[in-house]
Amino acid sequence: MLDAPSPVPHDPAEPDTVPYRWHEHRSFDTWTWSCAVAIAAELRRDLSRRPRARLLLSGGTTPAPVYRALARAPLDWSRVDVALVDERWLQPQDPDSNAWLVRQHLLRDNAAAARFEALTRPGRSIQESAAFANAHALQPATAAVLGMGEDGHTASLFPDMPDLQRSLASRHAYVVVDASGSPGARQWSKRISLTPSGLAQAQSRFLLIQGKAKREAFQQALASGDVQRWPVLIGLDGATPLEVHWYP
Ligand SMILES: O=C1O[C@H](COP(=O)(O)O)[C@@H](O)[C@H](O)[C@H]1O
Repeated sequence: MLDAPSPVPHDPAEPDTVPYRWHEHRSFDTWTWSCAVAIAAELRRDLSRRPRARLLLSGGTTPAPVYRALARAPLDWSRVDVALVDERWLQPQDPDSNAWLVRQHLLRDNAAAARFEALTRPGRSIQESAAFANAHALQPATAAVLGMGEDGHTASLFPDMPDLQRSLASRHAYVVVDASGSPGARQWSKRISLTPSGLAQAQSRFLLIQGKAKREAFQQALASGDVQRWPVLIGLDGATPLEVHWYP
């Protein structure tokens, strides 16, 4: 058994004033399809009331199956702009980039019609890339899909990175970060990341996690409340609850 505090179970009747809702799935398949259906529902709702929807996606090892399931959703993908929550300072054709992951796993099937905005582009400096991202971010996101490392990082906001305080306080939606010294950033210390102020504009926020270690990390983050130690806590700030989807 896990120690308290336990994440609350999802109650559809509960008001939207809670900071997060915990969705616990029994299997990989139910996690995959539930996440895809929930994200598609947000896109569908937004497409019914404005000309274009905007989807912000994370990279990492976790979300690929959800992206493949989401790509099959029957939506008018030609009206969906897909962008990234964060990116390593790598060009989009690099297999270690988050852009590559999104192209491989989301921009296919029905979602091949979506418009994709990579965060990096040949010939553009990292500062210029962040400036372009900030210009695009003027259009509020329909949904932001977050991941979390076992160290509590989300997007490219890593605990103990020298730039963390500045990034957390930034009024820009995206910042250039130097995550040197943060083991979770591995060899990609130069990155572009969404900030809390960029994330808070998203109409809905999802956190996709799997495994006992990440569940425990999320519980520790909630118990601590220290965003410097647990940057994933930025997901709790917004007008709607963070939808946390977990499976063992
Ligand atoms: O470096 C990154 O890691 C996080 C978490 O990734 P995971 O492999 O633990 O699922 C990811 O959300 C972020 O987009 C990525 O740049």
